[in-house]
Amino acid sequence: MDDKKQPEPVIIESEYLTLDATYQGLSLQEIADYGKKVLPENFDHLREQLLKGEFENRSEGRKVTHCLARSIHNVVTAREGKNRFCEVVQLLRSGRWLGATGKPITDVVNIGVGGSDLGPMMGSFALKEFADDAQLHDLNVHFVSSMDGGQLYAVLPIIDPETTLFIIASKSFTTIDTFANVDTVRAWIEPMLSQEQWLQRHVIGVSASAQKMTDYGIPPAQQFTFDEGVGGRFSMWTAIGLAIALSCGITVFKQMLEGARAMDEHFGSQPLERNIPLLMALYGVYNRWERDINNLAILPYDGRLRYLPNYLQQLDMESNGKNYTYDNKPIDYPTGPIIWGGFGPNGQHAFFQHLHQGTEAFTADFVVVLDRDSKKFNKKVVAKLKQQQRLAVENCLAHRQLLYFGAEAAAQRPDLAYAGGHKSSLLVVEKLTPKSFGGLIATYEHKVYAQGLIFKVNSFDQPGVEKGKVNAVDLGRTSLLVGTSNVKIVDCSTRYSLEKLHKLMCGEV
Ligand SMILES: O=P(O)(O)OC[C@H]1O[C@H](O)[C@H](O)[C@@H](O)[C@@H]1O
Repeated sequence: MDDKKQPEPVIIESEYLTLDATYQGLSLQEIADYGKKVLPENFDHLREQLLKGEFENRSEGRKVTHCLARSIHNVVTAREGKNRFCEVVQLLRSGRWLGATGKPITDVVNIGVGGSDLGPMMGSFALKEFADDAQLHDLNVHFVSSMDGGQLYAVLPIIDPETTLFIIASKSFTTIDTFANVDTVRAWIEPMLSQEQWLQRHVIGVSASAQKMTDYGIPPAQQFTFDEGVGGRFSMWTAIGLAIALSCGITVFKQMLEGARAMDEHFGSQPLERNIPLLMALYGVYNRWERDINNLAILPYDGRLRYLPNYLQQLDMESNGKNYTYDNKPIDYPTGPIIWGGFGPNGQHAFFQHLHQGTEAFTADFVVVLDRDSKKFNKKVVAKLKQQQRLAVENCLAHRQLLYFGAEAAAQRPDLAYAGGHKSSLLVVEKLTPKSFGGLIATYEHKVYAQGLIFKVNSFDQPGVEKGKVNAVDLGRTSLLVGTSNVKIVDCSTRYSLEKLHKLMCGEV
C-alpha cells in the first residue's frame, strides 16, 4: 500500500505546541495545494474578522467575540466595571469569604452544563498542580451538571451548606438541567440556611444576562457577566472559567488566557504551511471528503488532559455537525466528523483492539506531554514520575506507529496481521503549563472555525439542540397527561416508557 511507504515528515513547531502530521500520509506540498482548492477565497479576511471579534454569526444576528475574551481585563462584572473577578477569587482562595453563619467557605460547586461545565471542569482538572501554593486555605471545587441529579447525590453528602458556595453558571440562565440541580440544592440548604441567607452569601451567578441573575435574586456584587457573542462552547476564557481560577489561582488563569492569545497570534499570522490549526483543519477535511472517514478519536496520553475528548466533542460536533449552510441551503456533502476518544493509556486496555484490527476507518489525534515537573514531591518520586511520563509517550508512539504501518503476520498466525494505514496526527506539548494548555485549546477552536468555513456552515449556532429542548418541554407536558383521556403520544415506544413512568410515580408498580 502506498500509504505505508515512509511518509514525508510534516512537523510544525509553535511556541507551546508541535504538530506532527507525518502519519497523515500527505506531504506539506500536497496539503497546501489541497488548502488552496478548498479554502474560501477570502479566508484571510474571515480569519482576521474572527480574531477582531467581527465575524458575523448570521443566524443569531451577532458577532463572534470569544477571541476578545482572552484578557483578564474583560473578565469583570459589567455592573461595577472593576475587576471584581480577581477580588472574589482572592477572597475565596484565602478563606476570607465567610458564609451566612460566619464560617469560611471550604467548598465550591459549579452547577452548569455543556459549555458552562466542560471547559471549567477540564481546565480545573488539567491545571490543578499549578495551583498557587501561597494560598492559605484549601478550597475544594466540585462540578455538577447532570439533570438527573446523579452528581448531586454524590456531592451533597460531602459538603456542608454553611461552608459551601454555589456557582450558577449558565450563559442563558434558563437551562433546565442547571436549574433542576439548583432547585434541589435550595431544598437541601433549608434546615441550615434561609433562602435569603443562601442567595446573599452562598451563590455566585455567571451569565450573559445580568437582568436574569437580578430577577433570580443574586446580589449585583455576586454577578459576573460576559458578552452574548461568546458561544457557550467557547466560554471558558470568560467568567465561566471562575472554577478554574478558584481551583488554581488567578495567575494560572491569566497564563491560560495568555497561551490562548499566543495561539491567536500564530493562527492570524502564519502562512498556511506553518499554521498549525489551519493544517489540522485541512487534514481533517481531507480525511472527511477524500477518504470518507467519518470520525476522529481524541487520545490524550496525559491524565491531566483526560477531559479533553469530552470538551472537544462539544466544541467540534456542536459547531460543525450541520446539514445546512450559513445561508440556509441544504448540504449534500459530509461536514464535521463524529468526535470521540478517551485517555490513551487506558484506552490501550479497552478500545484499542478495535482500532488495531477492527474493520472501521477512523482518524486520531494523539496528544502527548513530554516532560513534567513537580515541586510537590521529593527528588526520588519526581524521577519516578518523569519515567512514567516517558513510558506514556513511548506507548503512544508505539501504538500510533503500529496503526500507521501495520504488521505482517506469520502464515500460521493470521490473527497477528495488522492492516495499518490508519491516519493520525500527533500533538506534542513539551510541558503542560497553563500557557501551553490555553494554546492547545485555542488551536482546536481555530481548527473548528477553519473547517466550518470550508464546510460553509455557521459554526456558532445549534438549532438542532434547541429544537430538542422544545420537544423535551412538550413531552414533559404530555407526560403529565398520561393516565388521563386527552393524552396524545405519537409512537408506541415513547408511550410504553411514559406509561411505566406514570405508574411508578403514582405508586402503582
Ligand atoms: O450556559 P447555558 O446557557 O446554560 O447553556 C448550556 C449549554 O446548553 C445548550 O444546550 C447548548 O447547546 C450548549 O451550547 C450550552 O453550552
